[in-house]
Amino acid sequence: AMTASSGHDTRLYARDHEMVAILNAQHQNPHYLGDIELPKGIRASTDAAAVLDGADTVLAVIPAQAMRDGLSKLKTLIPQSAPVILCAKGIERGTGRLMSEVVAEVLPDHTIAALSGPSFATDVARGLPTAVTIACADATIAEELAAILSGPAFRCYSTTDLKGVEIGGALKNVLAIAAGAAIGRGYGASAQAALVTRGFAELRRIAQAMGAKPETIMGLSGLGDLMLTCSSPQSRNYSYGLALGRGEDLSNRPLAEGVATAPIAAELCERHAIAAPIIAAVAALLAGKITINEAVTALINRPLKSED
Ligand SMILES: NC(=O)c1ccc[n+]([C@@H]2O[C@H](COP(=O)([O-])OP(=O)(O)OC[C@H]3O[C@@H](n4cnc5c(N)ncnc54)[C@H](O)[C@@H]3O)[C@@H](O)[C@H]2O)c1
Ligand SMILES: O=P(O)(O)OC[C@H](O)CO
Repeated sequence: AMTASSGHDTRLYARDHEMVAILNAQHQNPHYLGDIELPKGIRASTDAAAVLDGADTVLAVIPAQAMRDGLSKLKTLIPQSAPVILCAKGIERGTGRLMSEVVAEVLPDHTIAALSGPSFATDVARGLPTAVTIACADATIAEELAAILSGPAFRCYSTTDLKGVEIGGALKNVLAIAAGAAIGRGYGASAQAALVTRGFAELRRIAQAMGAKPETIMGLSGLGDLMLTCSSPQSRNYSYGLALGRGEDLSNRPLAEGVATAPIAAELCERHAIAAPIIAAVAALLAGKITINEAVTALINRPLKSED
């Protein structure tokens, strides 16, 4: 929707024939975006070759755990000259790879960029004001992509800190589960603020250890997306946490990337001796190893320390 609103010829590849037919005929995507009117310029197809033929830029909007498989199937169809913009927020289970690292393995000769920041799909599709960050190691390409993607209500900042942008996007989902679980369990807004703030300290620590820039973590793709995702039931990760906290059935829920990212993020922190007790608690909670009450009690009773 954002590229079409900015006047670009926008083609969408999807596997679901019914969704493609409805999108082309009614300019809506009822299953994901309700009755929002999408720009008429979007043309959808189940024919990946036709969609990707001659594409200048490719946006990869596949869940993080399916990114390797999804792009592997399409890799011979993606034009060599087209930068691939990753929109997924997560760390690959099993390998611990960031999405850019996954894609560097699948498409080693392509320019890779990552688009992240506080942006609910429904808000963007409605044309509500949104600001995000695009990262690419090549500063000129990052600026060009920011210009291409920006539109009347969509403002895109650029950075060369690909890792920083990806780490913020992946970990805010894990922390949103913690925030939602605390609210769902009835711990209240003060506990929620404490979890988000101390979760942000963990994010800063991890980012520093991975060589990301502090400004990126303080920016839209870090703090910005953390604030959004940890405070709104519109977030699937926050709502997953809410449901967990309330003891509701967790099957058949929409995608919550933090569920898959939490255990691998916790494992990476442990391996690199980075203190991340909230991320570890989310992983343990999701694995059924502890209850929310036990997690909160353990967090609040950790040895006292300086606030760093
Ligand atoms: N929805 C949002 O508000 C939003 C905003 C910013 C970023 N993101 C990120 O974008 C990524 C995707 O999220 P989403 O909201 O589109 O998820 P979604 O579950 O709504 O949709 C994902 C789509 O990918 C398709 N898909 C799954 N596996 C595939 C494969 N192997 N090949 C091709 N297609 C495949 C699914 O059929 C589905 O249509 C996530 O990492 C999410 O964090 C989402
Ligand atoms: O619904 P969520 O939790 O996947 O969040 C969507 C976006 O990442 C918000 O920026």
